[in-house]
Amino acid sequence: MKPLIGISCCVKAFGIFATPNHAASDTYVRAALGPVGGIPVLLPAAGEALAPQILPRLDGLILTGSRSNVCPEHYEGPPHAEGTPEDHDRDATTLPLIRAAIAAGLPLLAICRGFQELNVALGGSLDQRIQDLPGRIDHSTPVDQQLPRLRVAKAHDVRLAPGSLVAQLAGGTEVAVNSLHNQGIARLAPRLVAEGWAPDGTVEAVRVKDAPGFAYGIQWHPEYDWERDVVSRALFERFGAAAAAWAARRHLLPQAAE
Ligand SMILES: N[C@@H](CCC(=O)NCCCC(=O)O)C(=O)O
Repeated sequence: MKPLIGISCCVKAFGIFATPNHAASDTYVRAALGPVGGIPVLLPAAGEALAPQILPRLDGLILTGSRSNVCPEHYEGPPHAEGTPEDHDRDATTLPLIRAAIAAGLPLLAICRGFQELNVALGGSLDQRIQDLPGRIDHSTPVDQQLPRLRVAKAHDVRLAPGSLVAQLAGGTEVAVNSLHNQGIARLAPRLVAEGWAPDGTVEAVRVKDAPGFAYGIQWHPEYDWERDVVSRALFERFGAAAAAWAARRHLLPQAAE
């Protein structure tokens, strides 16, 4: 049995009536079907009631990227600038989902917005426009340049902690990554260990301290280039191996009464 991989959705307006839909990029579905080796299960932004009902049925969880941003109320930050996209329903779903998944030891891979959610869910905070901070580079991809090539282009290097997961996968302590974000980690959550940094010091990779299983977050987007980038592919494969092991255990254990 292939592992079931939960993929977080955003609420997005579609069609002439701007009808709210729960959506995730095809890139995450293809990564789940490809290098992860699982079956993707889209998780609607249905609020905190989702976690206890869905987590026992999953073998891994991917927290996806999004142009929307974690609401500052979740980390006691200042209100966003006018026009900054938010997704309250997603926040209300993913923050408790992350905490429950980590408590259960479910394999978890947090990407970009998901990386930021991981930090906030565990008590950290965010800078809302890092490009405005002294000494920091612009990590964003301007909306008018949403060209596919920018999603796979390498924007900057990431220095990796020796022996860290990505360093093991990269076979060294540096990796080149794409970059599509305005926000970033300000206060690192107590349970997170930073394992990768951009040249301007922006935290780009974290692991969950004392996590019983695979629990990592990255600020970049491996789902865009795993077909060409060996480290991106290896990261999904390592996550997939953890999910497959979880699935094997789950099928061996008697199912809890539902
Ligand atoms: N909104 C946050 C997180 C950025 C993020 O997840 N970007 C992915 C965008 C998807 C795309 O444009 O392909 C931030 O700006 O930091």
